[in-house]
Amino acid sequence: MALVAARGTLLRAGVRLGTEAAACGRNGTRRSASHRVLVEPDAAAGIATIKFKNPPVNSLTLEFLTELIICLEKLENDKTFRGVILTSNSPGIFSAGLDLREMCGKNPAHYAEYWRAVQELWLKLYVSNMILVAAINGASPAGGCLMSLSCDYRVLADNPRYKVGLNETLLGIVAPFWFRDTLVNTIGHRASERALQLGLLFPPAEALQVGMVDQVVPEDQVHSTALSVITQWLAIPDHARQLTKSMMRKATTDNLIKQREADIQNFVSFISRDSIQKSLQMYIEKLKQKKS
Ligand SMILES: CCCCCCCCCCCCC/C=C/C(=O)SCCNC(=O)CCNC(=O)[C@H](O)C(C)(C)COP(=O)(O)OP(=O)(O)OC[C@H]1O[C@@H](n2cnc3c(N)ncnc32)[C@H](O)[C@@H]1OP(=O)(O)O
Repeated sequence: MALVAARGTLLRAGVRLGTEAAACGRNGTRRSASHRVLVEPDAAAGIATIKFKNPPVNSLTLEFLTELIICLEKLENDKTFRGVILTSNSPGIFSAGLDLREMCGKNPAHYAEYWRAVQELWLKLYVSNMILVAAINGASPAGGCLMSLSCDYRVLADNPRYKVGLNETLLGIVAPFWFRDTLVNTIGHRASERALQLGLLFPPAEALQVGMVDQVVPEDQVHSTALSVITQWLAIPDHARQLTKSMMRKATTDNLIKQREADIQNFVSFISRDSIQKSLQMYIEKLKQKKS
C-alpha cells in the first residue's frame, strides 16, 4: 500500500522506475541509481552501500524519501543482501534532515503525503531485517539524525563540524513521539529529555559520550569501520539476530502503526499553523543570511 503510494509519487516526479530498479539489483559491480540514491552492491559479501546524493545538503525531499524507501524495499526483498551501510555521497553533510521547503507554504494534502513518506522511511529502517550501519560522514541534524538512530550501529567521522542531534525545538517545532521513542531507546530517558528540550546538536566526542553514536573514527576510516562492524554482525545467524531486533524494536513501531493516520493529522494541523509556518520561514531566512 505504502509502496504503491511511493511509486505514485515517483511517477508523478518523473522518475523512471526501470532505471531505479536496476540500480538496486544483485549485480556485484558498482552501479548507481538514476537520481538521488546511489547503491554500491557487493553481492559476494552480501552488503550494499547506499549513498545519499540529494544536493546541496541531502535534505529529505519527497522525491528523495521515495527513492530511499523503494531502494530499501528492493534490498530487503533481495536475499543477497544482509547488510547495508548508509552514508553520504557528499562528505561534509550526512543529511540536513527533513526538507524545510516541503513543510512550508504547501497545502494540507501535500503535508499529509510528505509525512506519510517520512513515517514510511522510518518504519522501513527501524525494523529492517538487514543489518543497517550508518557511516556518518557529515553534519546530521534532526531527520538526518533520526535516520542514523534507526540503524543498528553508528560510526561518526571525527570532525567538530559534524554535529548530530534532534534540534527540532531550535526551529520552533516539536519532534513527534516516534522520534522521541527512537532517541529514548538509544540514549535513555533523562539524556533524551535534555537533548530534545534543548535541541542539542552534539559534536563527535559528546555524541559518543551520550551514546548517540557507537564509535568516532578519523574521517578517512568511517567507511572501512562500518564495513568491519557489519562483517562482525554478519557472523550472527540471521534468524536469531532478526528475531532479537524485532523483540527490541517492534513495540516502538507498532505504536506508530496503530495511530498512523492520527499522527498524520497531528502533523498537518501542527505544521499548518501560522505561528509554525512563520518559525520555519524565519529559520530558512536565517540559513540564507548565514551565507551573506
Ligand atoms: C501538542 C504536541 C503536538 C506535537 C505534534 C508534532 C507534529 C510534528 C511536528 C513537526 C515535526 C517535524 C520534524 C522535523 C524534522 C527535521 O528534520 S526539520 C529540519 C532540521 N534541519 C536543520 O535544522 C538543518 C538546517 N541546515 C543546516 O544547519 C545547514 O544547512 C547544514 C546542514 C549544517 C549545512 O550547512 P552548510 O554546508 O553551511 O550549507 P547551508 O549554506 O547552510 O545550506 C545550503 C542550502 O541548503 C539549504 N538547506 C539547508 N538545510 C535544509 C533543509 N533541512 N531543508 C531544505 N533546505 C535546506 C539552505 O537553505 C541553503 O539553501 P540556499 O540558500 O538556497 O543555497
